[in-house]
Amino acid sequence: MHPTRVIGLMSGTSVDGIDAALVEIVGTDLDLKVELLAGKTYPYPAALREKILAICGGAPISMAELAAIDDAIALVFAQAAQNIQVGYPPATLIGSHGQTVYHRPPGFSISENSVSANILPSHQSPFPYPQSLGYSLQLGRGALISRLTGITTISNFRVADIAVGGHGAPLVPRVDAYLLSHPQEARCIQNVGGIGNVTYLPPRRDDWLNQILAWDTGPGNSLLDLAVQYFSNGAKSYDENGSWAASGSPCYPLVEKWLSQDYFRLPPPKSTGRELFGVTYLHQCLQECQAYQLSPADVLATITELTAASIVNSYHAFLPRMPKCLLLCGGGSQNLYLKHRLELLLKSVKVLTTDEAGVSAEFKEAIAFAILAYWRQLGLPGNLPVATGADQEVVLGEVHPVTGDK
Ligand SMILES: Nc1ncnc2c1ncn2[C@@H]1O[C@H](COP(=O)(O)OP(=O)(O)OP(=O)(O)O)[C@@H](O)[C@H]1O
Ligand SMILES: CC(=O)N[C@H]1[C@@H]2OC[C@@H](O2)[C@@H](O)[C@@H]1O[C@H](C)C(=O)O
Repeated sequence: MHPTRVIGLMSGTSVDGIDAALVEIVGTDLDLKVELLAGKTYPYPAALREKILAICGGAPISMAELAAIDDAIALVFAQAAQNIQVGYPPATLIGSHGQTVYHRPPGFSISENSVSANILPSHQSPFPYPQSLGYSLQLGRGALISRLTGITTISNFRVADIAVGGHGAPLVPRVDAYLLSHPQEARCIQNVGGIGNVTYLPPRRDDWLNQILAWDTGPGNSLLDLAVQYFSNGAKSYDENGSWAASGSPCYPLVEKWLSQDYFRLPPPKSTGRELFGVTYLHQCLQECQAYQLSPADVLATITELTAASIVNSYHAFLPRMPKCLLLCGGGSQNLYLKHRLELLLKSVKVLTTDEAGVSAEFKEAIAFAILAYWRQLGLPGNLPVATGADQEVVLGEVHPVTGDK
């Protein structure tokens, strides 16, 4: 069978840039094989990044601006797709996640919300359920990427899952299952991006697919990055290798207090974003740090401990048993201090990265969207209902075929 050459494009909640992966794929699920030919991160132009972060933080924008930003993101994604395949025969498919600018899990009450209450008709709703579907908005429209690159593009992966009652996230677990499950060993795949998310993979036997669990664990690097920017007056954007935090000490009473927050207690399926673990949350944390007179290094150590402890506590709370091995991925897998804290908290669990299991820790999410696009073309489902809370498995993604000239 000839491999299909696919480009996966992803920009996550860190908004650091576009991760692009050029891969060759064969097989379907259990026989799935993926080879990473090239992977690169293309930073956003500074002004565009600032604008995206402002929108994510709730800044008001006009519809005209929204359209312009949607297209600007599509343009830089298309450029990333062109650049990643230089020196290779052209890809035949692009899977583009786009840029999340807003995410609202399901369960939101339409009638009791202060924003919608004023604009709803005053008469009684004929519908029995006041709860809305989830809402997740990714910018960088696939139609423009397809037109600019001349390559069929799949985008808007989250909407089909949301339409059947799911959170639309996390979507990577099904890919994790087929790329990283082990015949004998239970594993956790922990992504530490802006937000953290875990996939628990039981040993690949019997009814293993039905025993997979997955959820967003809470903050990954989002709060840490914001705190580093705050303490360095914008000179640094993240805590390289975790060395700044490593020079401080966590304030455990604060970590305990923060861990008592509702999100950490909520059972899966659950998803979150910068709407919760963003600027407002950080300022609340910084205010509470004042009472303990913490140095910047202590604050960073305390926030890193929140990330590590929220991950480990969620395993104890929601997994049937602890895994043999934890495979880290995402930018936070390079934070040596965080890795060390996870090792201490997890005791007998081996902590490695997905690189050590043959899947690039840096580009796993971009690779995942290439695979989801490939599954879309084969008509195979991409979501795992246990991970997203959807009523059923569905084929994910909107197809934007190439039409006319480039
Ligand atoms: N050498 C490093 N040391 C410490 N942290 C790092 C290092 N390299 C990257 N990071 C962290 O990783 C972050 C980027 O991670 P990644 O690209 O996985 O996030 P993302 O894909 O935007 O997020 P998400 O998975 O939530 O969608 C950076 O913002 C930074 O905090
Ligand atoms: C709405 C959204 O973009 N969610 C991201 C975010 O970043 C990490 C975590 O929160 C995860 O749920 C998801 O991304 C990955 C790629 C996923 O869907 O599996």
